[in-house]
This record gives sequence, structure tokens and C-alpha cells, in this order.
Amino acid sequence: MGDILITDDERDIRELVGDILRDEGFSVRLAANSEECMGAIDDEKPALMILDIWLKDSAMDGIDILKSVKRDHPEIPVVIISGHGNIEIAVAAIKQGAYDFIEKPFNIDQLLVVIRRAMETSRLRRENTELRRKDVSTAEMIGTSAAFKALKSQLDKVTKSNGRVMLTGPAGAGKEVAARYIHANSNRSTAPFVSVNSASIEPERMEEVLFGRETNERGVEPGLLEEAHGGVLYFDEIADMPMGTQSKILRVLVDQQFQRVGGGEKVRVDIRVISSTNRDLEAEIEAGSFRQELYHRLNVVPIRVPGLEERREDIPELAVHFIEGFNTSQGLPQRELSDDAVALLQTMHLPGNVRQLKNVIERVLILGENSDPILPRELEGVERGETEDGRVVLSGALATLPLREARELFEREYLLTQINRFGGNISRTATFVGMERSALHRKLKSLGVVTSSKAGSRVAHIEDAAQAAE
Ligand SMILES: Nc1ncnc2c1ncn2[C@@H]1O[C@H](COP(=O)(O)OP(=O)(O)OP(=O)(O)O)[C@@H](O)[C@H]1O
Repeated sequence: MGDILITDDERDIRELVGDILRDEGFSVRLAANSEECMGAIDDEKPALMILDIWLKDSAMDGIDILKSVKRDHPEIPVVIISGHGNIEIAVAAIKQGAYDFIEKPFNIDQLLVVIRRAMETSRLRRENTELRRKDVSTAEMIGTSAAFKALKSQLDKVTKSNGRVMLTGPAGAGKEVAARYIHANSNRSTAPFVSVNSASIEPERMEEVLFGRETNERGVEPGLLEEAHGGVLYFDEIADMPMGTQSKILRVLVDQQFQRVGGGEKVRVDIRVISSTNRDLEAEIEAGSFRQELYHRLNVVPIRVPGLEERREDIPELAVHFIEGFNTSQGLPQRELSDDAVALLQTMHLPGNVRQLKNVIERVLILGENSDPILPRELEGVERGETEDGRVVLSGALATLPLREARELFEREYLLTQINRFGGNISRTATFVGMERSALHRKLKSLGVVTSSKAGSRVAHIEDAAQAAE
């Protein structure tokens, strides 16, 4: 967080305010006239300004400085100090965008209250802008693989309806992104998208958070259900919802109304519910930890979000998207990816899916070298099974096998990964691995690797495993 810039031509006042704010834990800079003040802003943008209206021996007075700051840095809150009886000027300053004003001689407690409030308002404003930005970017769905196109066309079919959707798929695969996509393309897009992370709310507070509260002292405090009115309520990992809350949500879905905690009146809301899980809810029902009836109510349109494993072709496009995103949002370097780095990303084990890919990219941009392009060595060695000096680490199983079997095991894993990386396309795989197409076919056959269609894209797997699954 930046500091507070105090501009006052009266040395005693400027130093006194400075000392008090320092004692309160703020860092401060002092300016005696308009030149020092503008110079200090150019050096480093302050988090807040305290500005005297009358400045002796200055090219600009306080109002001129205020106008210039509001034009160039509208986000900096400015608190004006005005002389006693200068109310009109103070009001004019507020019209020019000052956050508040205090009159001389002022009481220091009063000044501290105004400063704290101004800091808090500006923090909330920043967070809001951040959230809006996040909202827009999370509604973006990047990917062109067959599996991803199949997902998108399923999502497109449900945007216009009001049907409850249950998104399933592994952690970090993009279930929330898919839910936001439905919302952004539906006729509810101008109403809120409210996300409920069932795991992060303490079970005993769950009902208050969802349904809101009514007390004599504080009146009505709306919950997330009311906040989502007209829009979408997204239950992230629905399996984490406590059983008691599950019954209450079920009742809301049946009755279309509910009561706030401590309240008597029935509240009606118009919400579309989208939920997600990476667990097997049918097994949770069997185990008695999820209500069957709620499952049926929520699972009207089930949609599976494929893990990154099934759409490795999307990795280059996603990686570039994240590099650009981190450049815009955090000013991280805009770097190119070398072909080898792309190949490595596409073959890496990424159990955390798109989220993990995003983290890998962020880490490289923060910790990596500052030259172009990004090289494979920057993408942590351990993730490709190598030690720092580039030697391959043998897994326990591999190390105990004779060479021929070990080589077979390696070849099978290697080719499976490569085929999946190229979306099941044998010609492209053959070119990359440096084999004739027909030789590759023979090799795959001898290793028992087959390809088949899954969710619209071709995936490779081991023959026996496929048969076992059927
Ligand atoms: N298709 C996509 N395009 C761009 N970014 C994506 C895409 N899919 C996922 N992401 C990004 O990956 C991260 C994880 O996505 P998201 O939170 O939607 O996953 P999730 O499946 O809901 O995860 P969890 O199960 O852990 O809640 C987010 O930062 C999101 O922005």
C-alpha cells in the first residue's frame, strides 16, 4: 500500500499531522508547496492526499492541484483542509472530486476517522474493479479442441433455458468458468452471479449466509439467495454442503420461497441454480452423505467438464491466454513460448488441470528468466520427471524391470501422452515422434495402445483397460 502525501504551507501543521499519522502506522511524505506536491506524485503515486486549499508561494492553489490529480489519477482520494469559514470553497472542492474536507483548526481524531474511511472506500473501489475484471475474464472460455467444442455446444444449449445444471469434472477443469459462461450468455446476464463455496463456509453459519438474518437490533440482513435474485446462484462443490442445509435448500427449490434466520416472513426469490462437483454424488448418496431428492432436483441437466488430459491440444492457446492475462492484470512480462516449452507443457502431468497450468505460467513469469522465449528448463524440472541436472528419475516400478520391459513401459506411456497431446491425430503424432505413420501404427498395436472417441475427441488408452471399462 502507498503512503499519505501531506501538502500544507504551514510547517507546524504539516509536521504535526505527519508525526501523528506516522504514530498511527502510516508512512507519510510532506510537501510545502504545489511544486513539491506535484513532484512527489510524479515520483510515486500516494495512496491518499491531505491537501491545504491555500498555499502561499505556490504556482497552483489546492483546487488546481485537486483538478489535476482528479484528471490524471482519479483513484487517489483527496482530503481537503480548509481555513475556518471557508465552507463554500470546501464544498466546491467536493464538487471537484475531493473525498471530504476538514476545517482548521481541526481535531486529530476527526482527521483520523476521515482518513480511515477514505482509505477503506478506495480499497473497496479497487476490489470492485478487480472483481469486475475477474468476472469478465472468467466468462472467457478458451479452447478449440473437439472435447472443448463439445462442452461449449452443450453449454450453449442450456443458456437460454432456466433449467438447473449440474457440472461435473475434476478440480480446476473450469466448472466455475462454464457456469459463468452460461450466466453471461443467458437473459440473466445483467443480474448477479453469486458463487457459494460450500467448503469455505462454516457449517453452523451456512444457513445465515444463505438465507440471511433478521434481528431486532440490526433489522434485515439479506443472505446470498436474496443477493442472487434475478440471477444465478452457483454452488461450488455441492457435496460439501452439510446435510441440514441440504434439506433446507431442497425446500427452497420445491417451495420457491424461504424464511430468513430469526424471521417470520416468507421471502420469494427468482434464481437459477447451477451446481458443481468433482465427486461421485451417487456414491455419496449410497454412503448417506448426500440427499437423493436434492440430487435429482439439481441434476436436471448434467454436463461433464473434461479435464485437461482430454484436451491437451488446448494447452498452447490457454498458456498464451494466461501470459497475456498476467501481463494486463499484474504487469508480468509478456513472453513468447519456445516450441519445446509448449511441447513440455502439453506432456506434463497436470492433475490440477487448467488451474495448475495457470499457476505454472504465473510462476514462470515471476521466477523465470527475463528473456524470450520461455525455455523448457524454466518449467520446473521435477514436473517432467527430471532432476536439476537434467537426469531422468526412474520410478520404483521402472527400476525393477529388465531393460526390454522397462523400455516397453516407457514407450507405451510416451506414445499415449503424445497421441493425447495431438488430440488422437496419428499423423501429427508420427511427425512429432519422428516415425513413419505405418510404423507408428504397428508400434501402437504391439504395445496394446488403441484410440477411441470420447466426448467428441479421440483419446488413446491401453487396450485391456478399455475392455475392462466396457
Ligand atoms: N476454458 C478456460 N479458459 C480460460 N481460463 C480457464 C478455462 N477453464 C478454466 N480456466 C481458469 O482455470 C482456473 C480454474 O477454473 P475453475 O475455478 O472454473 O475450475 P473448477 O473446475 O470450478 O475448479 P474447482 O473444482 O476446484 O472449484 C480459473 O482461474 C479459471 O479462470
